Amino acid sequence: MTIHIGAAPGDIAETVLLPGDPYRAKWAAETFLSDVRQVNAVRGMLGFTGTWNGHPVTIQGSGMGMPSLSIYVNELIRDYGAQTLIRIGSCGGMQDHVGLRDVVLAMTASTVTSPSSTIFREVNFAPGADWSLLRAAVAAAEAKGTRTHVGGIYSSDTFYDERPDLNEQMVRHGILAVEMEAAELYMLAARYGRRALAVLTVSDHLITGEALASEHRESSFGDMVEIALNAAFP
Ligand SMILES: Nc1nc2c(nc(Br)n2[C@@H]2O[C@H](CO)[C@@H](O)[C@H]2O)c(=O)[nH]1
Repeated sequence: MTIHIGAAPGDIAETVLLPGDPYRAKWAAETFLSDVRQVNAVRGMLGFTGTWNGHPVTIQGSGMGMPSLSIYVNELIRDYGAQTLIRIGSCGGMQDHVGLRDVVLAMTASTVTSPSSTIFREVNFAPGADWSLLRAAVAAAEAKGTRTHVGGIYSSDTFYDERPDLNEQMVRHGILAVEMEAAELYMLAARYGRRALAVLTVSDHLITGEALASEHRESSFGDMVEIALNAAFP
């Protein structure tokens, strides 16, 4: 076990799905995995391991924000040997053509800062998705007929934004959506030579002000989990 994850060695699969919300980890594990067992409850950040189509899979909550995700992903990689890490989460749409319940596959993830900024200092590192995962996720989304967008997203440090000018620049440069975790996931995967991807469902919209009704959140979240699993095991 580690400081923040109580799982025993061998309890964590090489493939890990990372929702921000631990209760979504529980729901996704119980909905999609077989032989599910809870492997973490430290600080209530639930994690579960089971199998999908015979493949071992762990679904571990990451918390909200890059600092929280950074803690879990560091320990999953360094202490448990995670090889493929896929964020499954929600995001806010930032383009007119990106609608509620659409799926966004993050090819890149821009930030103002990140927990890795201290390493990069003046370098503008470009956090990008693993190509094999991205390609498989596009194929899975197309096979499902899910409205999907592939492009850059913005990993913000704040939910209650005080910088409307930032959003304006992100929209101007074609950023599809905003969330708060993917960039650090991509930077850690690059640092440790692992595969990472963020598969996101649009649950609110910064331009229209719309938000997904709670009854639609679960079904759209399910499509995203299926796409992530099919991307991990094409
Ligand atoms: N900053 C930001 N984060 C968002 C937004 N919509 C969603 Br869903 N999120 C994500 O949802 C959580 C905040 O509700 C964070 O973990 C973000 O990744 C949004 O409009 N803005």
